[in-house]
Amino acid sequence: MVSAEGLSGSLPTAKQYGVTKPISLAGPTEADIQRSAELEKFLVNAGLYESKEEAEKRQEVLDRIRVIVKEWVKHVTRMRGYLDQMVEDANALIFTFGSYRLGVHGPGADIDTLCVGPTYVNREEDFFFILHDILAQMDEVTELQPVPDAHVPVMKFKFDGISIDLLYASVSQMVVPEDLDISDVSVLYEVDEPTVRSLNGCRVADQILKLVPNIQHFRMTLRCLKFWAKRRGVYSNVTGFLGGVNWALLVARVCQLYPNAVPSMLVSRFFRVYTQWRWPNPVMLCPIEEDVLGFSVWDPRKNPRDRTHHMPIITPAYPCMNSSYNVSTSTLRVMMEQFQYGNKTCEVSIY
Ligand SMILES: Nc1ncnc2c1ncn2[C@@H]1O[C@H](COP(=O)(O)OP(=O)(O)OP(=O)(O)O)[C@@H](O)[C@H]1O
Ligand SMILES: [Mg+2]
Repeated sequence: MVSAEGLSGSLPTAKQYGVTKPISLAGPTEADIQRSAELEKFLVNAGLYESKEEAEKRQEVLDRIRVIVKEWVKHVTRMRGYLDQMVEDANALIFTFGSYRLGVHGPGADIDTLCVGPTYVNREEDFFFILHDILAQMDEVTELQPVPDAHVPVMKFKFDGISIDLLYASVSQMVVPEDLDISDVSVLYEVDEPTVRSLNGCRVADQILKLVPNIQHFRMTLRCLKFWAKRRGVYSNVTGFLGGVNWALLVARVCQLYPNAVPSMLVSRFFRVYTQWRWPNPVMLCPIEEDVLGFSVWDPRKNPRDRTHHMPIITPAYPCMNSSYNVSTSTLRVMMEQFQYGNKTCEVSIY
């Protein structure tokens, strides 16, 4: 079993995380620590953690894909007639995002990946034709499915049986440095909207991990809430409920409000906070950064459409967006009922 999220004995923290002061700085009692250990056991027994072998396999697959995209970019560089030195320097990087990056994926989950390449390697032909054809010829690659017209263009495939969603972003640099920081807003200079959207998943995941007080506690709480949401029928991106990133943001905010709490406490605080939340007040992990590069940022004062959102859950990386624009009055009502049900269940089990 891959080491499940343990309960680190971190010191109480007084730093402010997020846009308000914490609700409580209380740390766990002995009983809370005990309950968290039981919760972890429960999640392990429910089969939510992948095996060590599967984790290693994912690493190997990612390493293979790293090599493939580097060779692809070199190939395109040569084709474009650049000098040998340029071919040698030519580079592409692979980043992960989604549940794998956050460290909350289960066995069999897909890996959401982003390939970042230089300015002269484009998505339309180089990614969706040349790289596509390279992948199509590989024995390890099956179920290859390009989706170039999606809101976020993606190439879907299985590599050695592991599902991969591969996005592509061409940044405005001739050579992609090995240590490129995609959290820095400068990666968004002179790129188009689909590229911003492609970079967004990784930028959001990076920010979430930076903005929570304790990553291990965040992970275990999120695993638990995702499991709960699936059981209660409110886990879905497409049907107007919430998907992985939305649940991650909701849990992250609760972690900020209770920076010293352990997962068993965070689960019950989650239900308490969202039972009382006055939607459409937005859930945010950090202040919304003003528009610096001309991309549309969520702002109900300026954009009439943003005023129609029922359950705004704002992504923490520029350009900040509402990740849950799909929620309707009826799906919100169903989720509120479920939060109340969760809240009652926690209250009964504690007292
Ligand atoms: N509505 C959205 N708004 C912003 N980003 C989104 C949205 N939907 C998906 N994404 C991005 O795509 C990533 C992958 O989405 P996906 O649906 O695979 O969720 P996930 O977090 O990986 O959870 P899981 O795969 O376990 O259901 C998200 O983490 C997020 O970065
Ligand atoms: Mg995913």
